[in-house]
Amino acid sequence: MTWIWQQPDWPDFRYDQRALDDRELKFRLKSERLAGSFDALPMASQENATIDLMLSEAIKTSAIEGEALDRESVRSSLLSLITSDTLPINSDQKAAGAAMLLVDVRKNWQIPLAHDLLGRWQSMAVPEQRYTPILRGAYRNDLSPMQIVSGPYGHEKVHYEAPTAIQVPDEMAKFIDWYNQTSPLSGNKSITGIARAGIAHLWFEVIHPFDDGNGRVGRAIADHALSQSLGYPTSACLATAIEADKKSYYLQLEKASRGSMDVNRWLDYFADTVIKAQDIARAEVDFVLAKTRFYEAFGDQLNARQAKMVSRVFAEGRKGFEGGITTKKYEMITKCPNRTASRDLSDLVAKGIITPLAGGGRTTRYELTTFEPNGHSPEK
Ligand SMILES: Nc1ncnc2c1ncn2[C@@H]1O[C@H](COP(=O)(O)OP(=O)(O)OP(=O)(O)O)[C@@H](O)[C@H]1O
Repeated sequence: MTWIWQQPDWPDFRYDQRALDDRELKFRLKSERLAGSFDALPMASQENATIDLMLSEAIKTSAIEGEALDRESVRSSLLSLITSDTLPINSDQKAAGAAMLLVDVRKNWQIPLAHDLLGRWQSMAVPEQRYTPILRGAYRNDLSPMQIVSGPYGHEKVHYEAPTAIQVPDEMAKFIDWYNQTSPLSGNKSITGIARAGIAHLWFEVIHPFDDGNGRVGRAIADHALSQSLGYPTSACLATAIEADKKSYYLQLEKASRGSMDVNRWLDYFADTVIKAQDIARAEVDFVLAKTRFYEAFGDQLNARQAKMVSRVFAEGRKGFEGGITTKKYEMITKCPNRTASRDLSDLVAKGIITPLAGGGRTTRYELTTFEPNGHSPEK
């Protein structure tokens, strides 16, 4: 098997820019519209929307490799890092690390890549582990092959083998030079945003320079590159979009890392994923906008129990409350007797704050009355 880094023309990536032009333009336009919607939100909602987007990204970038993070711990770490540049006391290490990585990439989108910056990101992605000797903050130095394998012990399938640890420093120096030379901020070689981010992600994954955390750092590099191309931190939910179809991500990486220097197919997949990532961010911001409008219209008409139930429904995110709001759920959430629950719900219906769902069967189910964000029509 000849891996891509063993090709004679490595690392002269070849692709057809025209095939990406449409999506490069779409990405830029969608990003500008999204930034505009953000600016239209009140300050507190902007912060909320940013945290919601980053929360989803932190959870999903870890979920890609099956690692589950505690949602509330990540949220409190993000909030604390964004508002006071510190971590909450006794924060969960993995959650704090994931939050730190996202915040650091967002803050440092303008600075060039460097070995120590990547080392810092990797040690955020991979918290200290007592019983495994994983190198943190430095490139791997183990001389055994770095392979990506799947399957049970003794029947493993090798999907990929990266360059040896001895080659890593040179390979990384070349990669970082290219990345900084093609930066729209400081470089002298021009390349469009999606192409640069896609090649950077693939190139980094091919070198696989760290013992662990290569996927998360590689996705952070893609975010960094997209932000540099826009001239402001991207809100696109790249990890969320990748996680939604992990199989394709692994398949496309596998094809590219075994293939020639023609990376058209990889960039085609990557460009589609960036557009999806942008659409996910759009839906998330629209949700925050709807929530803001809801509270503006109804916030002062809710009693304490009703407010508790509404906030619980919004906490479910864009997908809403599975199966709608029922008297039973209301009783459970607000810990009130059945008669109070029925009275509160009737009051909410009368005020137009909740609406009965059609086809609910014997049990009446309700949903919150929310608003379409002003002036936003579905995007083409
Ligand atoms: N065939 C392949 N060729 C090159 N890179 C690959 C291939 N398959 C997967 N990868 C990359 O390797 C990453 C896994 O590497 P590693 O375990 O070091 O990263 P991680 O951050 O700990 O895990 P993950 O990001 O997947 O949660 C994947 O997330 C993906 O980015």
